Amino acid sequence: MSISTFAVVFVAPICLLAFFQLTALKRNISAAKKSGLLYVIVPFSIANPLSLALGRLLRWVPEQWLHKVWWLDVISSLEFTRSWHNGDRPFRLLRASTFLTVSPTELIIYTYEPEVTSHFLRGPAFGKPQELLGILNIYGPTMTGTDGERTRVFRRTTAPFFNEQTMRHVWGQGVKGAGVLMSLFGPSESGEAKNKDVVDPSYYIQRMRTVAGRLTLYVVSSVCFERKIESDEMLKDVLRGEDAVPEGRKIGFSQAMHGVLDWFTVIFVTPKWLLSLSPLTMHRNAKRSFTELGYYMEKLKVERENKLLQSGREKGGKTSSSLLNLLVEAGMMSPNPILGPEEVLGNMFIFLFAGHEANANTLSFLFFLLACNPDAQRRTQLDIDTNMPQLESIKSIAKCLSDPSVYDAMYQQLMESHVGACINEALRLYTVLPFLVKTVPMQSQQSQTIEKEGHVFSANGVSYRVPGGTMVVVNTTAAHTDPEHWPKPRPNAYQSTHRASPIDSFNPGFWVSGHNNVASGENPRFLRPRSGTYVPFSDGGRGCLGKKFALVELCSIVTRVLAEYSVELVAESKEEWHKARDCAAKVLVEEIEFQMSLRLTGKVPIRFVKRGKETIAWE
Ligand code: HEM
Repeated sequence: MSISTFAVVFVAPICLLAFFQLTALKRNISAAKKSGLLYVIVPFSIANPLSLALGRLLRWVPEQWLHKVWWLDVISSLEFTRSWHNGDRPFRLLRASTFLTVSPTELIIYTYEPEVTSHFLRGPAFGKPQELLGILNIYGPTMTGTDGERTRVFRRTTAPFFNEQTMRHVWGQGVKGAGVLMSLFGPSESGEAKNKDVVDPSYYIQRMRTVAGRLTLYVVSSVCFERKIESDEMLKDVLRGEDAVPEGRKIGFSQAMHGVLDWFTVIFVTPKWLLSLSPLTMHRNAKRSFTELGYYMEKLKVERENKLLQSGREKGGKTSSSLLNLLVEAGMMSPNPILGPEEVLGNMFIFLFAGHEANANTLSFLFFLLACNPDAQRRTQLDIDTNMPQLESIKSIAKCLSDPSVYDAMYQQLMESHVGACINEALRLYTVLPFLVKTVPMQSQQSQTIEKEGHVFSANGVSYRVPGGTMVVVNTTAAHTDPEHWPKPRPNAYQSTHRASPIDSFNPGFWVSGHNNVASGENPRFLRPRSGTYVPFSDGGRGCLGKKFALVELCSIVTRVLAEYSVELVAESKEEWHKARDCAAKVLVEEIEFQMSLRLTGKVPIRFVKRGKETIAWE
């Protein structure tokens, strides 16, 4: 190849690309200057895989070297999958609670400031960036992975399901599932080990996250999709991770769902034909889980279509409140179905996924926090006793709690006691979505002017202006730990030596006392956080559709468990306990990863014992 051919084939395209990138960067820098915000130049957009690779690379650079190069330090603190670990670090480095990053492809606002957070989460004009959230559309378009009119159709179709009748059902299933879980993993009356094949002889659970995932998948699949589990014995199999595999199938429903989540990135980035041909076990497992879950969802859909056809519902009869019915009916409306077949499947998947994954993570974090803070746990148990005086005998707990009318009578009270406070604290400290992403539209709905004029917002009385297309990243971890609104880590009797572990910041007492709310009908002393300071479920029109579902489920499970049991770290003496707590404090910081949501990847062994039979008597 001659030099001139080489130049034309290789050098010219690179020069052209560099020219376009520099021109775009110059344009974006000019917009950043006009915005009035502090800005920092970065080489790639966060949506670009190169940005993730760079962030990972910088993690290997020793901290003391990184601190010497300020710009690299800032870039490393922006790696979005590490938002929970980095918390307010980028804001501290830049000494600003809202700032911009500028790359050749886009401008991104980073913020944890309450006013700015509320503005972008609540404002109906701000959508979700498809290039990031489209990852969820593996079975078809989903509510979370789309934007605009289609999302509104998905929300309108499914919103009627989230009513009080459904919440009673959630309560009942939560109580039932937790009761069966305890009969499986909790101690027997004599305190002897149970199910030696799944738990250690001293009956501790190594991976609470896995067990919690089975429980929450059971709740969501039975409440939303009417999945029938005939007996307590079958439910025990499901909770052990051994649910029945129908003839002709390779794995059961739960295993398929958990497999899809474990291999999500592989499924998303690899073409399906390559997954089938690949000799790698990882690829084969991913493909098998994907195909099997697709089969189970399609089967649910087809069976429901047949049932609805038989009952003549698709002809515009009375709308049923079951989520499965709502989705399937919307796909059958004649002559113009509201949802296409892929949209039905896509949204079945998103509810199965969103409806169990975040709950499982929050539930397991909550049990770890309680095991590490026995004083808070005892206080919570006392509140359950006070709120539920009818629990006079242990034997009546299951019967009493599973009565759906208990939900009507007790849910609100429990959520305004230490039970709700513990749930809120777990969601504050282990926010399963540590960052929320929004976009400024290119044009406003009313006028066509946004791109030209820019979008104006204010913070602390100062106005800023950003162009249409700007992305917004709300750092929920920084918002939830801002010392201006939240207590600093509290020294307590069991203080660990490990610094900055959320287990030392766990402070349910902060929620229950000393606040003065004026709203009527609410406990005036229970904390109602200031807008924009607490957003575990996001906020506004694109906030979590299942927020109440999640809270009712968590409340029912925690109440059912703590009414009868205590959760503890595995230790036989106070000395061992302090060591176990230090170990937990470390694992609960260092072995946390963001994989579609924040989860523990390491092991923190815990066990459930009958109340009054705790191994260590704390004064
Ligand atoms: C502790 C439990 C949960 C947490 C912390 C949580 C949090 C969130 C957050 C932060 C979002 C917004 C995501 C974004 O802006 O990208 C969201 C969206 C969503 N959540 Fe949840 N969620 C939980 C449980 C549930 C449950 C139980 C369901 C359903 C049964 C559910 C269904 C949804 C759906 C459908 C969306 C998409 C809404 C939209 O895009 O318009 N979530 N959730």
